[in-house]
Amino acid sequence: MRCPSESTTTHSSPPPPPLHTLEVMRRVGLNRVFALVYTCGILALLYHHSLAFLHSTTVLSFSLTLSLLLSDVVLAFMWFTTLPFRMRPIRRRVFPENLTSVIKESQYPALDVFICTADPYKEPPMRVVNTALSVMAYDYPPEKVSVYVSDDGGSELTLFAFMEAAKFAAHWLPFCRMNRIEERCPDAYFRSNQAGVFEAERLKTKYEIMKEKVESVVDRGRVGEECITTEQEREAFNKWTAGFTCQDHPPVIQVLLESGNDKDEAGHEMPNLVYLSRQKSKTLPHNFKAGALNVLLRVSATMTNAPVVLTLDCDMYLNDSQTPLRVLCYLSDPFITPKLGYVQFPQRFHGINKNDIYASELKRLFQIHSMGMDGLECTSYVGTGCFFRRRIFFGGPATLVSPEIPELNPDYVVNKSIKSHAVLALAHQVASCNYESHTKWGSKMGFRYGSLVEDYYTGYRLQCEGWKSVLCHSDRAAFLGDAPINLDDLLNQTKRWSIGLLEVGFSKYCPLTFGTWSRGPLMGLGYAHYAFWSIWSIPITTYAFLPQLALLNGVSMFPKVSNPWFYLYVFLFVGAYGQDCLEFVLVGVTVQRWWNDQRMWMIRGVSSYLFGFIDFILKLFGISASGFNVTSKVVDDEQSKRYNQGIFEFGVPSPLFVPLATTALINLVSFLVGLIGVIRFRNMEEIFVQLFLSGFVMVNCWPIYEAMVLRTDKGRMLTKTTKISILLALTLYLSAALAFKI
Ligand SMILES: O=c1ccn([C@@H]2O[C@H](COP(=O)(O)OP(=O)(O)O[C@H]3O[C@H](CO)[C@@H](O)[C@H](O)[C@H]3O)[C@@H](O)[C@H]2O)c(=O)[nH]1
Ligand SMILES: [Mn+2]
Repeated sequence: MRCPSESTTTHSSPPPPPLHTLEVMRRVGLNRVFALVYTCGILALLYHHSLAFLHSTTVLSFSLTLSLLLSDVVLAFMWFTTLPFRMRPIRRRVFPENLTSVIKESQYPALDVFICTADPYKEPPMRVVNTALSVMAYDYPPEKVSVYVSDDGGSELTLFAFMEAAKFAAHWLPFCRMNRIEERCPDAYFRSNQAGVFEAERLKTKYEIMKEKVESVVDRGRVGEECITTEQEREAFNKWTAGFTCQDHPPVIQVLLESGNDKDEAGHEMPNLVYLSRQKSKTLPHNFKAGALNVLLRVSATMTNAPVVLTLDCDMYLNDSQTPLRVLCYLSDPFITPKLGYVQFPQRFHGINKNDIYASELKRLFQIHSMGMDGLECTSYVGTGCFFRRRIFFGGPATLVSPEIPELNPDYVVNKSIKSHAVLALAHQVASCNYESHTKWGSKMGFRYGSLVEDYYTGYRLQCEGWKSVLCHSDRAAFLGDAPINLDDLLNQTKRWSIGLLEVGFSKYCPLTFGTWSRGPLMGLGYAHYAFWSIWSIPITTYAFLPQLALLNGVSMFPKVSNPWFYLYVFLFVGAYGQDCLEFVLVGVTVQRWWNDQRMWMIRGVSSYLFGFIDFILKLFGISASGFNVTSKVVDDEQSKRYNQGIFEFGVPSPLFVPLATTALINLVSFLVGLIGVIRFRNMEEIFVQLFLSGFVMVNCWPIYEAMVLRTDKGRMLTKTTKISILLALTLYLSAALAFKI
């Protein structure tokens, strides 16, 4: 039996054409040597701190060294947890053109696609519709595809949009097929150049009419009588009775297209399309997206029970119509390990500005680190663009955990129409909000509950059960999604992730212990890197304030330039930054984008990570209860214009901006005071490191100074935020002045 990591070309003779290959990155050897050298550097630094700590004579020097020691221990820990990403990074290739040698089209497995949406105002229904239409138009036998849309917003507006989409699909699908359109998302297609394509104009008009209709219904906030054309539609909308709210309503399941029954305008079969809004009750927890996905798993089991399942966020439209064939290269490889549980495509985004000022591409997370984890066969699930074997949700590879009713078993064969009374009755039953009580859903079955990052957590738990995974990286992005284009949204998203990750880190499933025990230390460390992502805030916040406050009080904290320990600092700094930059450049990212990424790392450090960390602790004590705050996908024209010009957006009152502005102020003042000191007393040697740190942070803070003083547009920092920050900076300065005098 061959593992997914082994190249198919090594197989017995005569070798069949390969379905997939992999190549270990050439830098592995260098990475390992560097890791060894860098570890020695870190140990030396910790030794240096320990000596200073033992020899500290005053309360001040004691607390300063303790802070540095703590920060550097955290930095060392975070560095150490990146080792798994660097030990065996790999790059894979697939050859869908060779599929015919192992599988006929009629044998392709059926595919259930899950699309989640949660709020028609933050996630415009037209966006969700575009995602659904793009996957319905896959290069895959349409009768094998079923698209299920889960609407946690329980909105008739979304249902209306999908009724319109079902009608439009009858034209769109044959149009894509006949013209071999590569861009299967209508919105993206009509924004691009369609010159010379037969009937493109006719389709565009149809699309525009649908769009206008849906958008006007969304603007009005309700589906008017004039929009309802059939009795069937009326019956569906009648479910929105007076007491129907998004937090309290019965399940709504509407079959909009049934394969076998509904044909497109060329007479071909269409995929199934099902709208689903699970039952909600204010008194029962609904477990956010994980809860929605589990209902999708069950409802789809009662209707089609496809052996392969794809999860998609509502904004992640299909960009490469061959994607499912690429997945088949793994899933239908007769030699692949039966433990292969999922094939993940990296998250990629459209509409990112030239230099990616907010580092929204998250290259490190979605590509660099994922390639490393892929080498260990345990790349994580990132919530969207992931194809699972349905079996994976029912226990480890060797132990099937049976669901409560046989119809939910992964190998159960459905042989009734999805519109039949029996199927619909069962579907409604499994979509009810108390269905899960006293079952294993969320703990041993399905997507796992207990973390706001259900994707990371579920992937990790599946890995611990023994499942393996593959990262499928293609040049043309498989899916493209929206990245937040406003700083507040982005920081709030990172904050939500930080909380969710800590929930895993501090649970009994902590990757350092449980993960290491189940799948070995490397996987444990790799997952721990993310579980403890937000403790970056400890060193980042310390280094953003402490040396600067010390400098303002004339206290030197680091070795002089002439001291040999100084060179250790230089090595550690240049080594870490240099390696990071090199890794970005090697995956084709420009240095400018890397620079912006490290800036965002600092920004997140003093805002999202810090706030997430604090929120998590408050949550532990039951003081706060943060939920899944959906990221807005609505684009404001003015904001989008500023974003495209590469200008930061600070124009909303957000507590997350206060520490940013405070950091900017303290560093500016300390740099100036330090510089004056150097000019007047020529004591550069002693304070060089502190001066350098202030200057470095200052350069990174440039957009913040601009937003505070130089800009006049609506995205500038609110005066209130600036005032609060000045007050906070003054308080910090005065308390430090007092502390340094003790
Ligand atoms: O109660 C909820 C909350 C969210 N969603 C859906 O979850 C998806 C992701 O939400 P979004 O606000 O876009 O969050 P992001 O932070 O951008 O998403 C990333 O992080 C999430 C975990 O925090 C993962 O679920 C996502 O797949 C991953 O792309 C969207 O389609 C939502 O409609 C639900 O279905 N129900
Ligand atoms: Mn998103």
